[in-house]
Amino acid sequence: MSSPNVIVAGIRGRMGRQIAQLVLHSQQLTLGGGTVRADDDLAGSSISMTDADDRAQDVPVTATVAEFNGLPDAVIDFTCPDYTIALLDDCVPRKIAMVIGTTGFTPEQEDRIRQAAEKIAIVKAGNMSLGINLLTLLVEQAAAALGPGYDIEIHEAHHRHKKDAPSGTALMLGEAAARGRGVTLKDKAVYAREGQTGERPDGAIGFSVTRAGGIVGEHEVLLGSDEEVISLSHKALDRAVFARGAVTAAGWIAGREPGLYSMRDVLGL
Ligand SMILES: NC(=O)C1=CN([C@@H]2O[C@H](COP(=O)(O)OP(=O)(O)OC[C@H]3O[C@@H](n4cnc5c(N)ncnc54)[C@H](OP(=O)(O)O)[C@@H]3O)[C@@H](O)[C@H]2O)C=CC1
Ligand SMILES: O=C(O)C1=N[C@H](C(=O)O)C[C@H](O)C1
Repeated sequence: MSSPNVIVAGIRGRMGRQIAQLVLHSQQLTLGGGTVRADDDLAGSSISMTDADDRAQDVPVTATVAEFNGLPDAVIDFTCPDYTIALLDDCVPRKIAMVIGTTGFTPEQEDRIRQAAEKIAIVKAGNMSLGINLLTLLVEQAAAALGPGYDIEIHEAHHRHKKDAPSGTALMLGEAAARGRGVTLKDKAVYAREGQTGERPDGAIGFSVTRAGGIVGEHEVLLGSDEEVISLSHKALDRAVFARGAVTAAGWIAGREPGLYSMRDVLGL
């Protein structure tokens, strides 16, 4: 396949901007353009970006994927849940692969994504960094080895603009801990505590959340007994770590068979 053509959804967003820049600088991918809201002044025009040779490039911007001349091979989506679901309606009939980094989906929206993945190839991960995807393996292993006598608590901290909680990453870590224990996260998760909560239920997987300033993304999984506490943690220092993962995933997914893939599939972990 020639260099896959990629559209970046939400190209003006914190992640969209970084991803578009990386795709433009990539030797393996071509940047076909980006999308913005229909009422955005940029819809139907272009933005100027610099390529790897420091030359200015006009990157086309539209409100929908369907408006681009020539269909892309993949769409990278870091936007918001409703828009991701709208993108599926554009991508499924056109057989365009997707990389979904957006977080905060409802169970019904998760079902829609699973159904779409029967028709197109989708990589979906609440965190695209190598470090977090490795951490999910370690958490699964620790939860399995330590057993239910160790209480599991997951804490996450993010910037003040984040709209969903707990983070997609915290949920991935919770799923990993539940897998390690052989239980279902839905049955064990405790997402909020206030007032007369009673004692901690046996086997609970607890979540807590901080929102402050410009924190890029911090996650910690505690496994605690009466005698010791083990802490497994990750701190993202720069959004580039997520953008790099997304761009790797786009190169990997283009031309693949339909299916719902994870970053562990992409990274071979
Ligand atoms: N999986 C991972 O590794 C990571 C995932 N994320 C997730 O990615 C998502 C985006 O994060 P971030 O970049 O910080 O958020 P931003 O708010 O900076 O960017 C979101 C972009 O999506 C656009 N958008 C939202 N709704 C629509 C719509 N209906 N039509 C067109 N464009 C739309 C926004 O446009 P407008 O500004 O006009 O609203 C904005 O440009 C979040 O869900 C976040 O949790 C973030 C980092 C890493
Ligand atoms: O919104 C963010 O910024 C991030 N969102 C992802 C999440 O919900 O886990 C990943 C990362 O931590 C940054």
